Amino acid sequence: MSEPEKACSPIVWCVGGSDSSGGAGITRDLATLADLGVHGCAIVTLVSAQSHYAMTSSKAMQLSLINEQWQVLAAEALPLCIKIGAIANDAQAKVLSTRIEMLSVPRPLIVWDPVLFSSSKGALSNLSKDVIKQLLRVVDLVTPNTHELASLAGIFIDSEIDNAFETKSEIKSEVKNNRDVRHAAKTLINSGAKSVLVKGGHARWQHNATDTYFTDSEEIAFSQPRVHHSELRGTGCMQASAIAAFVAKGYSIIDALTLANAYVKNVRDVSSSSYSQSSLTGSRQSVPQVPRLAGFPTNRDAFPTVAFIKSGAFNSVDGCKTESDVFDKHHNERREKPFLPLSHTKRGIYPVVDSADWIEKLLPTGVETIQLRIKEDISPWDKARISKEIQRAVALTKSTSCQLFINDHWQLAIEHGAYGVHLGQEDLFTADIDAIRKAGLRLGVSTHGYAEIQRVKSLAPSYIALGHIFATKTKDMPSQPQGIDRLKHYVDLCGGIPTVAIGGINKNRCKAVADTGATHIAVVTAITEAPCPHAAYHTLQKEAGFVE
Ligand SMILES: Cc1ncc(COP(=O)(O)OP(=O)(O)O)c(N)n1
Ligand SMILES: Cc1nc(C(=O)O)sc1CCOP(=O)(O)O
Ligand SMILES: [Mg+2]
Repeated sequence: MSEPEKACSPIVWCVGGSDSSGGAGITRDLATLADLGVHGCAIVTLVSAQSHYAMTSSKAMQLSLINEQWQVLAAEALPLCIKIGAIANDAQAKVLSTRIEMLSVPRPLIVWDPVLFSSSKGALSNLSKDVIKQLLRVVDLVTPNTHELASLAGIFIDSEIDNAFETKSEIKSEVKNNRDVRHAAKTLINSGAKSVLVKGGHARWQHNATDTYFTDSEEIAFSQPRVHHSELRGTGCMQASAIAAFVAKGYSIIDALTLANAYVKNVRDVSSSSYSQSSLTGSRQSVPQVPRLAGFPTNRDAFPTVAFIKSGAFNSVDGCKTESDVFDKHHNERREKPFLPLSHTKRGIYPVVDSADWIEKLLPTGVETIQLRIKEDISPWDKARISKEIQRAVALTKSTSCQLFINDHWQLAIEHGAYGVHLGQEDLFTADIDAIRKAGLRLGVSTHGYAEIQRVKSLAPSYIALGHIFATKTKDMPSQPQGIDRLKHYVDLCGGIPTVAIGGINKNRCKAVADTGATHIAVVTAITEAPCPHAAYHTLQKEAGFVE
């Protein structure tokens, strides 16, 4: 499948050092951006002489040249994202911090991959704790591996260290397990970093390789099976550049993190297959692993498992000492016990209505799936009235073949024996998912992009809702409309799980939506505001191609 939004070519600036081998640094950044259809501009901070095995020297660019590179680019066009890699010294870091602070709003998103040492062994950067603190506060996302995290957090934790550091060991704090990761990342956040992505490649204590994203209110884990014996250099540069590329292409930050994780997995896979081929012809040692391009990730198996962690959750799960124990426990349980599948496999229009009266009105159309969505913030419902309404809706559909989903009120849905429950992302923190499954109800869950889809797939629900496809007036949405191209990718990502497209869909749009392969099309106003709801239902079924 082709990449969505091919037409636009957004701009990302890369600030960093050149690596003569092309394995890492700004060469890798620009290759990654080009691979993802983004135009990369370069602000070179240092030139290093390195191969796959060694770095023999590294020379910092003069400040005047850093300034001039920035100015000449800024005079032409500001980027949507800036990716920063190696910074040679304090003076350069101060110039960059000041330049970032002077950017006008809306500012580009700034990603800092804090490269302190080259993967071909040697110091690239010699920054004092004060400039590191300053940088951490002006960038939007910092992407350390666990060694770099220890170094950065050590600056804030160990007040004994006063001098600029020269070697790793002088600034190291302990990061030996997931608790340490969390503590160190929270230290950075409490000290002014806006968000931190801790990469798990070096976290050998983790069974999977888990990258964890921290903000002051969120904690999200992205897990992939661990790759042992990888010789590939520059994966940190690729990942940070890919994050910048996806944000520049209009993806939310958590979707950019999901896509970048999948991208690096694909680069690893294609590069390692070329590695094993070349290793057939010579000694393994003498053939450096050359990174290959992988393009926009579309293959399902490249995507990480995503877990959203509610603050403090890991303290309350029996036998779990770390967050990753929780993820493993959570995911393994869910994977083993999928929800019951939908009874009807036929594709169809799925009306979402706010009363049992509406259900009664629509049942004669032969509708096969319907949802009762009562929102207390829209109309004055109390719990007793909601309970009665759900009971009546269940009674109306009981002797029909119509599959009734209850939105939000999962306890009442269980109590009254509804066919299924529909939950939103926030509900997943509070609803008792096991109780819903054990009661034999089906489960549908809303999603709004790659990260949420990957989160929900682990629950093995009866369907995954994909929204909002077009602008909708029915609900205030915090996210952007997804559009048809992304919907196609999402349907594919869901694999065999049935999908429900929702948001702004009407008779003129339902053919394009159906053509993506979405199993069902959910609508509110296209039916409830139609002069004749019955006729509207049949027209939608027909336009979508669900009936002749
Ligand atoms: C089929 C379908 N898809 C999405 C939604 C939205 O559910 P949710 O995110 O729980 O938001 P509210 O509907 O509760 O506002 C839905 N109801 N149905
Ligand atoms: C209830 C709802 N949930 C959405 C989501 O994207 O999760 S969009 C939506 C409203 C759909 O109404 P209409 O068909 O009138 O646009
Ligand atoms: Mg809901």
